[in-house]
Amino acid sequence: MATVVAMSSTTSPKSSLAKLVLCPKPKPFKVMVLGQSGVGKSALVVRFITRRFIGEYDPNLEKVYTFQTVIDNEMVYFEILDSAGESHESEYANLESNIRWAEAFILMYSVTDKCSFDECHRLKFLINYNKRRRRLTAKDSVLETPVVLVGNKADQTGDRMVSTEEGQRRSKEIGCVCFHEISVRESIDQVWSVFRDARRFWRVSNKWPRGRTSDADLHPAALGRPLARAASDSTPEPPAATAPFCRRWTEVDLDEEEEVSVARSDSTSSSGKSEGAEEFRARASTDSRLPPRPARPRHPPPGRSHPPPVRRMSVAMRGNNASTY
Ligand SMILES: Nc1nc2c(ncn2[C@@H]2O[C@H](COP(=O)(O)OP(=O)(O)OP(=O)(O)O)[C@@H](O)[C@H]2O)c(=O)[nH]1
Repeated sequence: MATVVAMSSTTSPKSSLAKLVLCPKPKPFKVMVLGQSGVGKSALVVRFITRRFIGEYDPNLEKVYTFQTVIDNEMVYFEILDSAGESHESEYANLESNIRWAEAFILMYSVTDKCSFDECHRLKFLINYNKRRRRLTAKDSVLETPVVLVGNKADQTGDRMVSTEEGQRRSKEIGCVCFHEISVRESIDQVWSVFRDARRFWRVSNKWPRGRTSDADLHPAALGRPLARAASDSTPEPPAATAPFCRRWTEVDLDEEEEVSVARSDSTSSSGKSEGAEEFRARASTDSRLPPRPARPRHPPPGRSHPPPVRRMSVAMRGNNASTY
């Protein structure tokens, strides 16, 4: 798809035509925000775009917002679908087609509402189902779809029904790329970090499809590092979140936590030799890189004791060119 962006104002139409400049239309990054009614989806999207917290929204309104900003020194053209809850069958079909449209998901619940937390299970299943079906047919079949799990309304401490640990665990169980616990009302930084992670994980999975990842891109420290802003960024990227209830976990964080706890609880290697956590980590972790394979000579070195492998002829070969064997 291309858009005409400039045309020379001089001379004949023919020469003007020759000077048409065709520029590719920027590819939008399509994000869908999903979750039960009332969890704060509209509040999240509007806060991201306008930086304001607006209390009440039309619950039936399903809207696509477009917004462009700089993330990791790259201009990103967001198309954000703020979905409405589905109650009829037609709305259910609509939800499925919306899921197929999106490239990344923000799956949201409220920490004050256990039902909304349980609903995430069903919605993640729907995402998996629709994206898997697409993967079988589409050209970009190897691309993965990141889903960020978000527990909202962390400011309502007195009404909390879902603990942070439950959120963390659920994120891992249902296969989300990372987990955030936020308050849309209290912190714009936390809202930003949700969208930033959606973009980053999408970029990683598109760059290194099917688990080929680089530690520079996936390591939580790298994901959370402060970034230089481009001069063209009209909407300044806020600094990293510092509010007390802002927490973010990635699969990598959790794996690392487990790895450390395994190393602490059982620091004896299979050889029976005791080792410290550092040694264990060095031995157990590949840091996303496989150790080099031992060199295997193409031709056996002189004086090799093993007999050469026996070549077997198939029955079909016997009749044709058995003489060559
Ligand atoms: N205390 C608190 N309230 C919030 C927060 N985020 C949203 N709300 C409130 O939660 C209510 C629902 O927010 P919405 O953004 O309309 O929720 P929604 O998920 O879009 O709901 P539907 O449009 O019905 O799907 C509103 O009264 C918001 O003011 C938050 O972080 N803290």
